[in-house]
Amino acid sequence: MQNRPQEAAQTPPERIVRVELGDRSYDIVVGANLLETAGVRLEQVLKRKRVTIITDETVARLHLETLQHSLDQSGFEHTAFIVKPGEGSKSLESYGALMNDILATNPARDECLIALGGGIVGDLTGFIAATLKRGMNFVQIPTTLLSQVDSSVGGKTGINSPYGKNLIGAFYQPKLVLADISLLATLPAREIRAGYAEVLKYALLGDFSFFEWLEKHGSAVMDGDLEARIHAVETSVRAKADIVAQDERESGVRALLNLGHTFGHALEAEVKYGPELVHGEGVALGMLMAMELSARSGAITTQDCERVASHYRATGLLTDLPAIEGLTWEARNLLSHMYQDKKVDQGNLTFIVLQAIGNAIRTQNVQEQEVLAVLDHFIQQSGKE
Ligand SMILES: NC(=O)c1ccc[n+]([C@@H]2O[C@H](COP(=O)([O-])OP(=O)(O)OC[C@H]3O[C@@H](n4cnc5c(N)ncnc54)[C@H](O)[C@@H]3O)[C@@H](O)[C@H]2O)c1
Ligand SMILES: O=C(O)C(=O)C[C@@H](O)[C@H](O)[C@H](O)COP(=O)(O)O
Ligand SMILES: [Zn+2]
Repeated sequence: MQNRPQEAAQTPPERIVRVELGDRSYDIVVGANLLETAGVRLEQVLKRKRVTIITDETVARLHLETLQHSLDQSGFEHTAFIVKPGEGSKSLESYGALMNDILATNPARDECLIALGGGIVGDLTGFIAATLKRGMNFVQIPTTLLSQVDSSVGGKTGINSPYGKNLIGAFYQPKLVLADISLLATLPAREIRAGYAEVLKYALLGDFSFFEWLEKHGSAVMDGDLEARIHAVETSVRAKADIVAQDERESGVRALLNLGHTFGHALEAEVKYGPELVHGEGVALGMLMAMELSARSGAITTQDCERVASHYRATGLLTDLPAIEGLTWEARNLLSHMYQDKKVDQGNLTFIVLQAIGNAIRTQNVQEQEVLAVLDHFIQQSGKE
């Protein structure tokens, strides 16, 4: 990017990670206090100075004004639409309502939608951008750790269906991602932990030295150390950008980013995408389950499992299924959700399993009985609390 604004003395230098996708390549900017200068950054990548912001109520209350002020300073005309927080907004209903609300403002095709929020706002806005007028420009300003390290990058956009998670969607890349680490200062600890699960995912699936770094610095990431957070976000998005550049549409290596998700999405479905278990928590538990599955086949050692579980305890990630009023966890119910997953191939479930910490592979060669045994193990272990 050119004309990068001057950085304040105390502000760590920003990092730029490029997602290389030919004429759809784009930058991910990782740094502090980026929202204040969003206007000048957007000017570099957009032709028109009219934008539509989509955000949720919580983020609007905390950060919308800063973005609007920055857009005003750069002479942008802007409109904002605010959805309710939570997976309920990743639905056909809010998608349909927002499409019409935005169309009522008569946007030109080459105007831009801005997703200001977590993964829910990002996935929804991206899907609107992919389909409104057959494709409008879109910029991601992720405001959660999870969305900064994962959902804002790589172009998976979409909404949920009663049949399952992310079943309606499109691959559609943003023009720019602004990952402003300073915005994480207002994020509740529970959401930091949820996002950390996806950070840890990159280490487990492909980067043992990053896992060692997290063992040393994970608590600093949790506790709000700016340099540690920038390093964790930068390392994560570099890993994701590299994978997406090789396999944008998930015909190969990109499937590894689903580590923990076959289990995790089933857990989310079982709580009906309610707030009792958010995506990152499902992924945290799902990765432990995937490790247990890997250990049962002898692919990894129980020492590896214990090393990772000990890192979970050190950083406060979920290790047990939460007790939820009115819900009894049943392995068979979870298994039946898994068969709705879009990665089911000719009736076979797909899992990402580990061969070592930092080395994952995709497999469909898993017996249903093994999956049920892993689920039962976690259900029993959690019931002992
Ligand atoms: N597209 C992808 O590649 C991809 C990758 C991973 C996850 N996802 C999706 O992302 C979603 C989860 O995203 P998420 O974890 O960001 O959840 P989220 O969008 O629900 O945000 C979490 C909560 O934090 C609040 N919040 C957001 N930013 C805040 C801030 N700076 N300060 C205070 N509160 C803030 C939100 O209002 C919300 O209540 C799931 O739907 C998941 O399926 C998509
Ligand atoms: O970007 C990807 O590819 C991922 O798989 C990232 C995941 O963290 C994310 O949750 C994704 O939405 C899950 O994939 P899906 O195809 O099952 O929706
Ligand atoms: Zn995920």
